Amino acid sequence: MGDVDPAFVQDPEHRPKLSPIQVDGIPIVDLSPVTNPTVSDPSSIEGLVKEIGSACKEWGFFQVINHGVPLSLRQRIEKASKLFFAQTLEEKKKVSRDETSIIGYYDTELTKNVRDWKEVFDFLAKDPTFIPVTSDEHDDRVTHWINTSPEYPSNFRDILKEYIQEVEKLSLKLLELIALSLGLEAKRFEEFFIKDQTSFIRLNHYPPCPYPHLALGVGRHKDGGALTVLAQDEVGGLEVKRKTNQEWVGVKPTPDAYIVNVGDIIQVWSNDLYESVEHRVMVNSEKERFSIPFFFNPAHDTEVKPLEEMTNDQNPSKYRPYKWGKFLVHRKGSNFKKQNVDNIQIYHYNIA
Ligand SMILES: O=C(O)CCC(=O)C(=O)O
Ligand SMILES: [Fe+2]
Repeated sequence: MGDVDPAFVQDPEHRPKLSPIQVDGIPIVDLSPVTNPTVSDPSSIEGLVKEIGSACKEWGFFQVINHGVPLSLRQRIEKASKLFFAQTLEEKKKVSRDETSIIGYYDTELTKNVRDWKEVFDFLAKDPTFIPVTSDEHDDRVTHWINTSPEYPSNFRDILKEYIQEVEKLSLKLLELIALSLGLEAKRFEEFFIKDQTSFIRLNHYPPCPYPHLALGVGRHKDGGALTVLAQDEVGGLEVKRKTNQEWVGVKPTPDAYIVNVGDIIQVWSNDLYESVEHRVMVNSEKERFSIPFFFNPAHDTEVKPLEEMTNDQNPSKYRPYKWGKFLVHRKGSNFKKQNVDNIQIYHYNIA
């Protein structure tokens, strides 16, 4: 990525501290009660639901262990990701994303109009994935996105598909536990994902950066979807804005764990009971870092609004409904081109 380009330089107030506070505070939740039948009894599930509810309220982030995704599969996708990114730029650009076909390789993402120090490969859970043509709410046309077919490594697509299947299973389980923690039926959210979904997996590669005090791997942001399930490697760099004091804290890598965070859609569904928390990624002058988030997103025509069960006369709905697909198309467009206005955010739908 060469010399520092002003496009990568964060405004002074958003630059990272080089020795961030590392905390153990982000809860580690053991999913054995739902993944291992021998420890599954009603009281252990009840305890698990409580733990997840508190983590969602206090942090918006938690880590899970004994999650059911086979370690060997995770190792295979990590290896495939390294092989893919180790290719020449010319090879990687053969599966580039562009303004119309939004899925594939790219190294020019902007977060809040500042360029991220990373390269990325996106792959859809459903191929094709149906999506509105434009973010204009009066435009009813629907198109679809499809996956690219990288030639190398040779079994890349199969590994991606197999991995997505497992992490999607985990995401559905997590969503059930989150529903229970909100006092809802376990399957309350399923309808938004079953028919169609717009979920995708992202392989992130953060090369070593000579200016880690100026740039970020991913600038501060909130995830727009329902839930993110992230595998990070042993290097570390993910920082979360702690709700209690608004301080940036590092998420210490836990081997084989997944980091789960509540996205904007759960914030809206829960009428702000669970908040989508800001996070960012620091880069490192010596080590490269890899991570693999799975963005679990509903069907494009899902109307996102606070659930009836979560609102009443004392706690009226805080958001106007919006169509998820329109929101996603808007986001994708503004992450690609530099614009003078801020990216779309859920607060734009706040009821004053
Ligand atoms: O790489 C990471 O640890 C997190 C990446 C992230 O937040 C994102 O891609 O939305
Ligand atoms: Fe994120």
